[in-house]
Amino acid sequence: MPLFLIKFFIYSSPKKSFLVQCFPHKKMHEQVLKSKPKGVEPNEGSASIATSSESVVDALKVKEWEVGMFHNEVAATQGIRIRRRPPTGPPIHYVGPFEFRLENEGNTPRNILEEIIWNKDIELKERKPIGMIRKDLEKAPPVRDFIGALRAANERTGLPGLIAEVKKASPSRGILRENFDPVEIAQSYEKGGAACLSVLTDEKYFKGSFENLELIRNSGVKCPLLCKEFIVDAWQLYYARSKGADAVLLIAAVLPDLDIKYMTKICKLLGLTALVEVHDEREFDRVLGIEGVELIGINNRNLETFELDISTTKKLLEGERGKIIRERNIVMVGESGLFTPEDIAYVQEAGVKAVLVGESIVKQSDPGKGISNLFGKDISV
Ligand SMILES: O=P(O)(O)OC[C@@H](O)[C@@H](O)c1c[nH]c2ccccc12
Repeated sequence: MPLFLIKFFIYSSPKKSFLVQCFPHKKMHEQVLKSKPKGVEPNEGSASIATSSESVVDALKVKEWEVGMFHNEVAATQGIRIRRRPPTGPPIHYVGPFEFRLENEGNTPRNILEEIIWNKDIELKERKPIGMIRKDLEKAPPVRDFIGALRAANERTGLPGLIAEVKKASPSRGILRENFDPVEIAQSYEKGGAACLSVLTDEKYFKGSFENLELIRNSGVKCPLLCKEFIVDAWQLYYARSKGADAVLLIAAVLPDLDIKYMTKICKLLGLTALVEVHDEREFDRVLGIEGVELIGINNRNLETFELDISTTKKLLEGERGKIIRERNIVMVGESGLFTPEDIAYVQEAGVKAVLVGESIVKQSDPGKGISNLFGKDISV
């Protein structure tokens, strides 16, 4: 069907208001992007949200939403087990004159990742209006080249570029470091040869904060910064950039394809790098089906069960998938559970050009020296 007919079909649909409800952010982004944040040059060709044949496919997907598929149903068709928080309480049952609700019936998170996501939905209710963020965006420091820094480090050392994580705690490991000074740790990482830093901003489960991100950005540290947050709404992308982030994490176990597609486009408009995280073949294939993804992380930790297995990185990069990665020149990141030079060599052999490491280095009294221990040599020179 010709493009203009499809467009007409959607825009003239009587269910248009439903479409607007599903994509309320679409209008918002157009408004926010009318004023270009300082220091951000939108990539060529990305100024309009969708282009030619791609927009036909997108339009059809939007139509799919429009005819009544809701988030959790769409997500489930893509193998996503993480549901979004139900807006109302549990369903009501009626027996004769009585009505009752059962606990644990769609209203209780099934695992830790789902719990974190539901909590994020609640936190986001308190968010600043987007108009206020527009002003902060204008004041935000210029974006730094996250992928460029990883590639340069890889070429310089012959080892994977390091994204060193400023991480105080995690639900699986508890408190990792008691005397936690985020700026001191960041400076020590940079001195020790980290190419980029990852800063956890989730407060409730990881004891991180956006304040830490801002403090590090204003401390003189030069490394590009990844905002390590659970992103469920495009609003968070603007917020992360306004706080000085150069990159954000998009988790494929949480976000359906259309969200990843849309969010990566907004990232490009804001100058942010999207690190798209996968942890199994299905997620990897979904992400490979999305145009414009340049940085993919393989998380060796299953965020639903906390199981850790570094052979996940190897398994996912074998065969056809590894070939596609090389052809497209995508930078792969091995994430989680890396403790020794042997672990680093193992994931490098599997095909990664970068690694994301938290626990093994943040626990050291001198985190910068921890980097030398992790790589088996001083990578700062
Ligand atoms: O501390 P580790 O095992 O070195 O892991 C770091 C990083 O990979 C991990 O924190 C992480 C990877 N993906 C995430 C998503 C959300 C929260 C945390 C993470």
